[in-house]
Amino acid sequence: MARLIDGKQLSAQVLVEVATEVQQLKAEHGITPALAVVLVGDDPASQVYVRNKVLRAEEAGIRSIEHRLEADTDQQTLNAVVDQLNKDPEVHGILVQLPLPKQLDEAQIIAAINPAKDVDGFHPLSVGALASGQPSLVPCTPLGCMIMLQQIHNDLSGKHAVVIGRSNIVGKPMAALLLQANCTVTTVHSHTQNIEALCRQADIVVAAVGRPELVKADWIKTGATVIDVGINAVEVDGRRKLVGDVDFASVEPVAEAITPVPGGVGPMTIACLMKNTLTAARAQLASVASKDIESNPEPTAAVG
Ligand SMILES: Nc1nc2c(c(=O)[nH]1)N[C@@H](CN(C=O)c1ccc(C(=O)N[C@@H](CCC(=O)O)C(=O)O)cc1)CN2
Repeated sequence: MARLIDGKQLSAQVLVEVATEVQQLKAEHGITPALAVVLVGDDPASQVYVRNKVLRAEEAGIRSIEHRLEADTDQQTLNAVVDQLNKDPEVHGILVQLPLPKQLDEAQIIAAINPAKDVDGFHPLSVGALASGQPSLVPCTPLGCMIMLQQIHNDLSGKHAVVIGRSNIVGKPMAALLLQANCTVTTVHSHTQNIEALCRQADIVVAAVGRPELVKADWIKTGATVIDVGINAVEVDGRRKLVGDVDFASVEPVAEAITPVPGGVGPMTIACLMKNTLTAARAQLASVASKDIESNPEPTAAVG
């Protein structure tokens, strides 16, 4: 039987660590990290995710600010909200919940977020920093997947990882993080031939394609680690059920370790958002401190 990588339990651990460090930041610097969440429209799944983000922020001692906008909001109005949050020194993290209603330009709004506050790690500067190995805010889902992989592998060097899917939110940053961890990375997508054969070579499979139970047992090498990012609602016997991109029942006996859906990568995404908000708050504090030193240097002691 495969080892189950329990995202509920692991995310609770991450949140406790974040909460402890948030308390330290408050005690030492009088700063409460603050996260602004912008939700446009009434997509039911997005409403659940945003509610959970606000709840987890509360648990971690992070102040949350919610902006809920009508589904017919125009680009200018959304830009104005982001602009105001960019300028507010008491807001450390900004996220615009995706997907946005179709009249809005997602890429434009992501690029409008101050990169220092880009806790989703989607801004082009954050993407470039990750790709070139510079310190950056890393997208929450891939960051969560890396923490899960570290539960199983002390060292990922030399492992062959296959990432199924090439989205900006998961597939591309996941491949970049695995490469940074010295994996040999193959990204497969809708134009790739022989996906099954490529997956069968993998020590690590990350499925992030949004196709219910696509990955079957005969795609998986015995002893591989399988990370399932998919969250797909399907109907079974007239009842709604959530399944991943991996056919859990058939893959679980073949894999060495596997994440469940629900209760796997999803909760890690939200815990990593809190981690990123703390990271952003710290970086902003350090940047203010270094500007203070530049504008008001200590007098140099007289020599001789
Ligand atoms: N601005 C962003 N938008 C979106 C992101 C993101 O990281 N930033 N990711 C997804 C949605 N998402 C977070 O926003 C997210 C999805 C799922 C879960 C989760 O915990 N899922 C549960 C099941 C929940 C359910 O019952 O429906 C699980 O897997 O156990 C958390 C966050 C797209 N948009």
